Amino acid sequence: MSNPAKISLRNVHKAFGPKKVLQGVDLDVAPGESVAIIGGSGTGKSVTLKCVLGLLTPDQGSITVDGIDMTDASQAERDAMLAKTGMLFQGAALFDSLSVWENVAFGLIEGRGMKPRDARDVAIARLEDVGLGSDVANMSPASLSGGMQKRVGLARAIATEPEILFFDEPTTGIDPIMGDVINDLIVKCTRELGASAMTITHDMASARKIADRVAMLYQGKIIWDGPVSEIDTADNPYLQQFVAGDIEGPLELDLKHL
Ligand SMILES: Nc1ncnc2c1ncn2[C@@H]1O[C@H](COP(=O)(O)OP(=O)(O)OP(=O)(O)O)[C@@H](O)[C@H]1O
Repeated sequence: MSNPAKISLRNVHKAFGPKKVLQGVDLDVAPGESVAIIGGSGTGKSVTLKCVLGLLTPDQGSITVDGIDMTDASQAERDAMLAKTGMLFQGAALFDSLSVWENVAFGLIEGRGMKPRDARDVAIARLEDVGLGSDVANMSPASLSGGMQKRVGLARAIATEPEILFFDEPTTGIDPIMGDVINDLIVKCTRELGASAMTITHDMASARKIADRVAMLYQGKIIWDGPVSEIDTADNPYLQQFVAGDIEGPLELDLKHL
């Protein structure tokens, strides 16, 4: 391959006891590409992301980042991968014991050894990038609205100028208008960094906006993978049911396991 994938999953399997969640996931994210993994509740989107982040170990298969297999990487290789990674967590996951700017600057001070005064300036610039003024810098995250917390989480994710960004359900828990603001900011920040991005979401509006390419996870496999421009016309009944949000169709809802 002339342009090797930034992130590559090959035949990834993960089970919990008898429950086979991932059953041979294959997926590539090219350098500078934004890929959204879509799928219903309980299909294994979070498990996939956790495997890539090294929080779960796959039972089988490989996950390479910049050509290094993370499934048998050394701690130093894992740390190097995380150092070039930014992550926006589902609930923003800010530290309430730290101020907003300290949250944004955390990776710069703890990871990069930047002096707090310099890191504060960078944090305030990143807050501006996501539309927040310096007036919020000294506030506690707990005093901010959900949408503002997401934006602080995004400012933190981009603070170290990572090569790879992970977005975990970025629009969950906020209203659709703020969700759209977050989507626009994600696109802007990812493009400005030239980062590769992997987003897990069940929000099609978000996937349409954020992603260059969409991969649909169902019954442990990627059952469709293609450009976002093709999701409405692709000849795949599972994808079409999910995109339309129809109750009737080939997708089976296993309510016992959701
Ligand atoms: N640590 C674990 N132990 C046992 N089962 C788990 C564990 N983590 C996930 N699962 C199971 O794996 C399945 C997939 O879960 P996962 O959280 O990846 O789904 P998801 O696609 O992210 O769903 P949602 O959109 O609802 O967050 C679920 O049935 C879940 O209960």
